[in-house]
Amino acid sequence: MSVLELTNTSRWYGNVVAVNDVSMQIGPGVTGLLGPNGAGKTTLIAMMAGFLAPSAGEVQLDGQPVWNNVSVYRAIGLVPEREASFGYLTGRQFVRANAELHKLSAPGEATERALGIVDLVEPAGRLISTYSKGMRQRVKLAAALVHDPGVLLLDEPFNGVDPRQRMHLMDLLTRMGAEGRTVLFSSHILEEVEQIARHIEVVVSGRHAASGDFGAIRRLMSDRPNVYLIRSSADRRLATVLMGAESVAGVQLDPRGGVVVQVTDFGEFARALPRQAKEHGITLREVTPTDESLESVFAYLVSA
Ligand SMILES: Nc1ncnc2c1ncn2[C@@H]1O[C@H](COP(=O)(O)OP(=O)(O)OP(=O)(O)O)[C@@H](O)[C@H]1O
Repeated sequence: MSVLELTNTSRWYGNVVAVNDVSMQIGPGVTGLLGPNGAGKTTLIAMMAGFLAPSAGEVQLDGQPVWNNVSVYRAIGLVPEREASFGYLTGRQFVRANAELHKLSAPGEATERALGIVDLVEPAGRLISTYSKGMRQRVKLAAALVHDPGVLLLDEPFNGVDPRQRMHLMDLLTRMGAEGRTVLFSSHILEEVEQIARHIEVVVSGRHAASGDFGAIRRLMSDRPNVYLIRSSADRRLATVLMGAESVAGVQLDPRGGVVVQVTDFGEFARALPRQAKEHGITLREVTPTDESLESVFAYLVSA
């Protein structure tokens, strides 16, 4: 059982603070590292993998510092976001090269075992340059698994991968977690993280913004005030009606037409809106969220 522990970890590049005083513990099972682009996920993963020294604080695996510690590297497998520039190698050669880098006693066997796990035995003799995006992710995963590490770190593994291959990869990660490995993958998509992560860590602007199971994170995100634009057959009358609703914090008429409503309790609002519109003989034409971008959701989490 492997536990990664970050204690007041920071990393800066010149004046840019990429990771700011982050403390968290990652245990066995699948954890999702969720955050918008530029949040510091790649930097965090590089520090967890021992590829990058923290500027302050520490990253430990089972009580041992990760940085500059060869014995700890043996327990960690990393699937980087960047495409391996080894298109001229076959899948088998690429995985085998990693087995040899780890100085495994039976590199051939380890290579076949890892290719088997990711279901790439049959195309392993082909050049990586002929692989689909999903296959390239899987061959990187095989290379990261070749030394049978207890910890597996993956940076945006589902980016650009088609839905069928994504399911396949998700099943693989779920299996790795169920086997007792400590699996952490980064993503900027909540729905993706929810599907397989037992636990979610949220980072925004280099800071640790939230932590919990997907129910807790989902609640945090949906409890925030939401803004909707509503178009109806009688906007002014609708605005007056909504002013009295308990789930509404503010109402404004949009000069371009429609009513802009600030909602505090979405569930209650969703029940009240059609009922009240009907009571007052108003036809609803459109209800659109206006600030549903992930950036605004994350910004809310940070200020919470
Ligand atoms: N080598 C570097 N030199 C200078 N700044 C860097 C370097 N690497 C990352 N940064 C900056 O650090 C911040 C965090 O970057 P990082 O790549 O860790 O975020 P991320 O969450 O992985 O984002 P993305 O998903 O876009 O890769 C960004 O502002 C980025 O521009």
